[in-house]
Amino acid sequence: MRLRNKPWAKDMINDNLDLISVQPENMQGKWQDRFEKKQPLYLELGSGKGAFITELAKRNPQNNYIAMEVQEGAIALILKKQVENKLPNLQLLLANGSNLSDLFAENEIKGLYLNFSDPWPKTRHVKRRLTYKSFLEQYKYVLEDDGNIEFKTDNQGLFEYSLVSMNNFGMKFDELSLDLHNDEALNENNIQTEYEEKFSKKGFRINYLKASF
Ligand SMILES: C[S@@+](CC[C@H](N)C(=O)[O-])C[C@H]1O[C@@H](n2cnc3c(N)ncnc32)[C@H](O)[C@@H]1O
Repeated sequence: MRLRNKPWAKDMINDNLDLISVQPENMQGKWQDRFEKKQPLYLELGSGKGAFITELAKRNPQNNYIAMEVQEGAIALILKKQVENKLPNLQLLLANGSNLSDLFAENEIKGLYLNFSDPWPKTRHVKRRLTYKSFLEQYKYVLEDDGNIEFKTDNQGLFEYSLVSMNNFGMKFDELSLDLHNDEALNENNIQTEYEEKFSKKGFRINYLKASF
């Protein structure tokens, strides 16, 4: 994603602090207070421009959602969508997801979405993959006992790595597909992300899994 930090993004963020958290250290265990209703809380880590989480929040008013992004430019684009749609069940979070247990309390989240995470193909960067064991430890801590992770990617290498990493961590796989768009049952309610749309148009197969601890 070629978004750099931009002054307009800063202004937009500062004008909408009711919709976005930028100093979230003190929010642990209090995320429900940011929403109109207390209801199951789902997090997307690395939301990009936010097409997926915005549509998910629209379709599921019975749940609360947080779109998390580390890039200011990206979060401002999600914010634009949120300002247009005014979804009471969607909040934004500008932060790095590497230490989720500093941002969320134990069992605070019902489900986590990892969509088209950066593949970090070089071996020396393996610890940055969002399915590396230190990330899985954090997810286990913040997710409810019956919570789960949904993961989508076009990147075969990252998918295989993630299967092994999750399996080694003792996770259970509830759903698995090497070609999500051609799996009628799984694809029926699938919401495409920006990257998903781009890569599936190029003919890449989309890998999908749903796993729990
Ligand atoms: C390849 S893009 C995919 C965007 C979107 N999920 C999609 O499928 O269209 C990955 C996104 O994850 C964000 N990201 C990567 N590592 C992150 C981290 N540790 N914390 C928060 N966001 C992160 C990046 O800034 C980028 O916007």
